[in-house]
Amino acid sequence: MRYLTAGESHGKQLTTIVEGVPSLMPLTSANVNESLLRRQKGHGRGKRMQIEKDLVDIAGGVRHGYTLGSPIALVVKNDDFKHWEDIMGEDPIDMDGDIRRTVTRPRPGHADLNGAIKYGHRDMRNILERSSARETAARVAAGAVAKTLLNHLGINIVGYVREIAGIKAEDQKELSFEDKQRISEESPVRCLDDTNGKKMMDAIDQAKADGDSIGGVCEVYVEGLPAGIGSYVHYDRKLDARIAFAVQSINAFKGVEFGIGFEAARRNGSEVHDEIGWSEAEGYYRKTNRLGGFEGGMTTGMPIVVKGVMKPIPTLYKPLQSVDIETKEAFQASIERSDSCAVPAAAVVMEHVVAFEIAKAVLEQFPNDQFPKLKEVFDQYREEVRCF
Ligand SMILES: Cc1cc2nc3c(=O)[nH]c(=O)nc-3n(C[C@H](O)[C@H](O)[C@H](O)COP(=O)(O)O)c2cc1C
Ligand SMILES: C=C(O[C@@H]1CC(C(=O)O)=C[C@@H](OP(=O)(O)O)[C@H]1O)C(=O)O
Repeated sequence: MRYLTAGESHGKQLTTIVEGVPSLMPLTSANVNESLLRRQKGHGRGKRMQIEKDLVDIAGGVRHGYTLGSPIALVVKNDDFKHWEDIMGEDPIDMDGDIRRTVTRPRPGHADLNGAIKYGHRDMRNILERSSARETAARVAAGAVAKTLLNHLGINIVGYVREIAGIKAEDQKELSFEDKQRISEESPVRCLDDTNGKKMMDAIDQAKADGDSIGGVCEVYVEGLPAGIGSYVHYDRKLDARIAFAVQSINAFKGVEFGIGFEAARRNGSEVHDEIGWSEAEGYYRKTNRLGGFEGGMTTGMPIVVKGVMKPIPTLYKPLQSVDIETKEAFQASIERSDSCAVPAAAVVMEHVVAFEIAKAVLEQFPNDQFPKLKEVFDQYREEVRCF
């Protein structure tokens, strides 16, 4: 299973093609829309999210609520396009006969300058349109297909927020999967505890008032996977590595941790490795889950717990020093419409890119053209693991 996305932030639409999804899997636009709408919610986003109402048009690969086995085409329109039609159109001359204003002032922290150098564009709009995280709507659409597949196999996945601007959510060990899911849907900052959630909202409001931006840490939790998904035999078959790649590829993500992550560097082995137990009902299990569900690039059967760190948004109302690429003069970055914190939205993006990698690994391990047969084989494997 693989996917490609196309589309610019203020262009007509985002297009995603997901290839390799087996036939006869129940899939409707509601499965995708639920994910898209969740991504749009979250405290700290700018005016753009009030303009967009992301809804998918499934333009291929699905009929009568079931996948056909052919590529699935997912289209999400940009409602903001109507305000940008002129700027995003083919004609470089505007209605007054002037050459359109170009973007020549790169923002520190965004892709503007490096992208312009690499692709030889003097108008950095050509860079920012595609480097914008608007593209994450397309990735969420693809991930929603993957998540639907996982859900049908009894695998559940949810993303939420662990930390914003140094304010950490307390560990809520007693929370069930359903609780985490509810919080991820309802909390404006997707924080697992209300007290710190409130503090996070205040921090976001403060950053916005200061013309600044803040980052944080998202976590994705996956339960219901049997041991042995992924592989140790070759570097690019290690599922934890593939998840890390997918998370790191989200706009503004700067690092990835599984389980206790970097804390492992500071502990003895006896306080890191998860002891093995066995029971008649469950088969093998781990007494702890400090390694976040992975050993040797394969699942252990414990929940996958993966964190990703997001840097603060680069576009600031509070100006940072930069250089105009035409005049070479220093300037203080001009004011642009922007989010002040997108960590709650990014938790949903992370959930979906992780879902895609897991679904892809499942399909590699249990290849099948027809979903019901895949499910049969997968359930059989689950039973073999339990009885091993
Ligand atoms: C959901 C989401 C929303 C974002 N919103 C903005 C934004 O409004 N303004 C901005 O400058 N960057 C925003 N970003 C971050 C930039 O897209 C990102 O920093 C940029 O593409 C450069 O890539 P890099 O930070 O990975 O190096 C957002 C990221 C995500 C995941
Ligand atoms: C459009 C989305 O996010 C955008 C990501 C983004 C950026 O530079 O990454 C900049 C902003 O866009 P605009 O310049 O139009 O205000 C965000 O709103 C979205 O998430 O759907």
